[in-house]
Amino acid sequence: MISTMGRLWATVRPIRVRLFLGLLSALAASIVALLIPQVLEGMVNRLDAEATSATVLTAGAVVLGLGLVEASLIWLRRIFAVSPATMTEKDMRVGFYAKVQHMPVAFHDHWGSGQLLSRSMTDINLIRRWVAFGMIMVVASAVTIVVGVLLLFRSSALLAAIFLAAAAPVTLISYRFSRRYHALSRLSQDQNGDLATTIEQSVQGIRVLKAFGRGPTALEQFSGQADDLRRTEVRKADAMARFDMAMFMLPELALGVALFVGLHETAAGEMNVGRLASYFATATLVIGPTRMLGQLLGMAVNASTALERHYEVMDEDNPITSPEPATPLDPARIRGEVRLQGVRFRYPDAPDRVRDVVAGADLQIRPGETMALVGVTGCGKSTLLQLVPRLYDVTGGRITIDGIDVRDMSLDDLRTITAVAFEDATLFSDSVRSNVLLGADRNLAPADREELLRLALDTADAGFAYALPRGVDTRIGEEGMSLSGGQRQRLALARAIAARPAVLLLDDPLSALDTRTEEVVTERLRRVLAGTTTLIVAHRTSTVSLADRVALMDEGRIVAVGTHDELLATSARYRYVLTDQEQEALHNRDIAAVAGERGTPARSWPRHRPRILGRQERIRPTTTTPTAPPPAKADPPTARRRPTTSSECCPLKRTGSRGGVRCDCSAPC
Ligand SMILES: Nc1ncnc2c1ncn2[C@@H]1O[C@H](COP(=O)(O)OP(=O)(O)OP(=O)(O)O)[C@@H](O)[C@H]1O
Repeated sequence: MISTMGRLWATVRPIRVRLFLGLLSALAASIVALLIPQVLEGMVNRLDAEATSATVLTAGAVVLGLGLVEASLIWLRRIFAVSPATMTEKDMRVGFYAKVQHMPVAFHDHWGSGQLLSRSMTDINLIRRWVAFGMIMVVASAVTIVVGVLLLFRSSALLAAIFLAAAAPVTLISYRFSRRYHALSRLSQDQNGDLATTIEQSVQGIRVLKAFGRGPTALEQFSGQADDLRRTEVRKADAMARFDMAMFMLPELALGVALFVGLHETAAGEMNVGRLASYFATATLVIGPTRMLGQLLGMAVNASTALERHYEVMDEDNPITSPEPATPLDPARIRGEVRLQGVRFRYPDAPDRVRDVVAGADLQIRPGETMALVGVTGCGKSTLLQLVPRLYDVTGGRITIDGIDVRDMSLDDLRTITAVAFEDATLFSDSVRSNVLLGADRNLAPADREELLRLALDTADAGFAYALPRGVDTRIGEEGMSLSGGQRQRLALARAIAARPAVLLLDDPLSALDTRTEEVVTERLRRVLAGTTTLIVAHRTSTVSLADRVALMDEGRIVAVGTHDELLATSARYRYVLTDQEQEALHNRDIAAVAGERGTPARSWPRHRPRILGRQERIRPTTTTPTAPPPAKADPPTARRRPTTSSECCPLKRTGSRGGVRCDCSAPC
């Protein structure tokens, strides 16, 4: 706790002078408060002998004046401390946000968003309250207690010793309390973060919860978590209540004994009444800070836990940074030749028994070429795509663009020459214009930006944006909720196009589009992509038809490269993968439509395998090619395949074969 507080002292360096002035004000206020009993003592001692109304009035005026001075000093303390503490709070929050922004995707895989939210809001708030109030008051209270006890000794050494006797158990109790409260405080703050994560996930997935009727289950789980937090808070309150009880009881006990002894001494003439009155007035003033020390200790524990949680995030290493020095390059002159050489990758949190997701992939994409990446689900296509802009770093081999290792480029350059559109289209709660032009060149003239926006929206068939209430200036609802899945995906695609990168990375960007829109977008993309090196993860033949060549990925490696027609003719595995993925895409689309996640209407499950068309065929639909033979591999992945009922197999069973392929209705279609 002490070392954590030491780090805080370094963090508040810019406001130390103001804090020091706040501390001086607080100390002065305490000293002024302690002077009041001394005035009281003088007045009481004169009451029987030389008391005049002038003496009483003067003493009253002095006490009133001291009270006013004390109030002013307390006001000054707030003025000096509160405003700079809010500056520290802001700086810490901005620093935290910058850190989280800067961290690689692997960091976000690991940290729950609710944890980050609670650390950036609740924890930093606790730290601010400690800086503005706790830190100053703990010093002021300690000084008040020390000076007060000295004054108690001045009144009566015996009575002061009685008061001090209560201090020994208080110290022991405080120590035990701080240890217990620290553990509970940490637990409660972590549970708060988990609760925030659950709320965030439920809000994000509200449609799925509703569509599958899982609301009550989610509520039950949430209620369990909330109850855990409640129990922790009760344990915290219980610990605090016991501590408070001791902090109230012991000084009161000491005062009770002191009163008994003090009255006895006064009656025996060994102590005058004024001293006794001053003793009790001072003791009352000392008891306040003594009790406050308990609350301050609780506050210190909460703040130190919050600081620990804050520094946990701030101390995380970022392995994906720009090299020093970076290889200089001119993004405008990049040709866009992408090479993967023996690329390997495994997720940092993957268990040892799991093999590398990318296990020695080699691929060359020529400048301006469109390469489709095809493979069974889970074979590592999206992962491979994310290695190019260094969303993750390769764990073996290298990726180059125009011969330069992407790890030798500055991140700014790399992310300027590459752009990504993910299947899961994330939009920000901002205007359509801002969303689409997020990665566009900021130096473009306004007219050129408008033209770029129009081109990008047109290519992605996102003209619907102009028909929104405020056109392209319409603010999209939270997470793009007010748009359909297909509309969101089209805007995300427009955003990638508007970045005008040398290397475009598209992760199945048309998956949420209906067939007609997909055809329109495919056609327009083909024109726009001419000259841009593109790597596109494709699950459907229609998307594959965009590509000049196709790379087939299997078990983390690129096992075949060629044109779509070449692979259809030569690779049984390729034919199998496409057939499998067409089925899967339709299945996923149906589920998504039922759950309301996509913009496409639910359609009935197809009763036969979709035909696989060559690129030529998509242009001239009259030509036909053979349909897919069964998978070449003995053990094709079936994990996410929809189980097939015999009735679904019937159309095939009736004909017995389709395009020369026998249908085995005992196995899933
Ligand atoms: N963030 C992550 N942390 C750990 N493992 C992950 C992570 N993302 C993906 N994986 C795992 O890596 C493997 C490859 O995933 P990836 O998303 O790259 O496959 P894919 O070929 O794109 O699949 P799909 O076609 O279904 O999109 C999967 O086994 C997946 O479980």
